[in-house]
Amino acid sequence: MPIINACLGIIYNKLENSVLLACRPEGKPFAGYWEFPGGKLERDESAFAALIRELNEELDIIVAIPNLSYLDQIEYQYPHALVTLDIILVTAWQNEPQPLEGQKLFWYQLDKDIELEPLLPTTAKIFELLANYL
Ligand SMILES: Nc1nc2c([nH]c(=O)n2[C@@H]2O[C@H](COP(=O)(O)OP(=O)(O)OP(=O)(O)O)[C@@H](O)[C@H]2O)c(=O)[nH]1
Repeated sequence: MPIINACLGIIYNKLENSVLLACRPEGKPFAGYWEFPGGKLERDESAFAALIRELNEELDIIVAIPNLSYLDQIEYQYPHALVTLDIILVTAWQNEPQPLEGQKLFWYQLDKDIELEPLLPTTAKIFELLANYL
């Protein structure tokens, strides 16, 4: 069973108490599902380096290491692979996030009970985990 190492960013707007979610675009597996922005680690790439690269490629934002905090790692068994996900909190960034890959973006307010569906299975799991950190 292949193992995929990926990272994702919890892009947190403290004033609004919201986090940025992206909807996976057409053509990708799980198209239409809401996820946290991020992607796969390249060979020999650290989780922070991968996240900085992915956020720039997907959202046109620039993040610096002092504004990143490593929160946790979760594993999820998909039918095709075991995915490990490094979860990284992003507390500051430059530029307004842009949907560079045609994905929909949504600032999800943590204290409002908005139904956003469908979620990747890991997104629901990560929301539970965030209650410990935010
Ligand atoms: N970005 C992101 N990926 C997630 C989340 N949850 C989750 O299981 N994944 C998985 O982590 C992996 C990262 O996927 P990706 O397709 O976004 O990565 P990528 O941009 O490198 O994909 P690409 O190979 O199509 O360019 C996928 O297997 C994806 O299903 C999440 O919340 N955000």
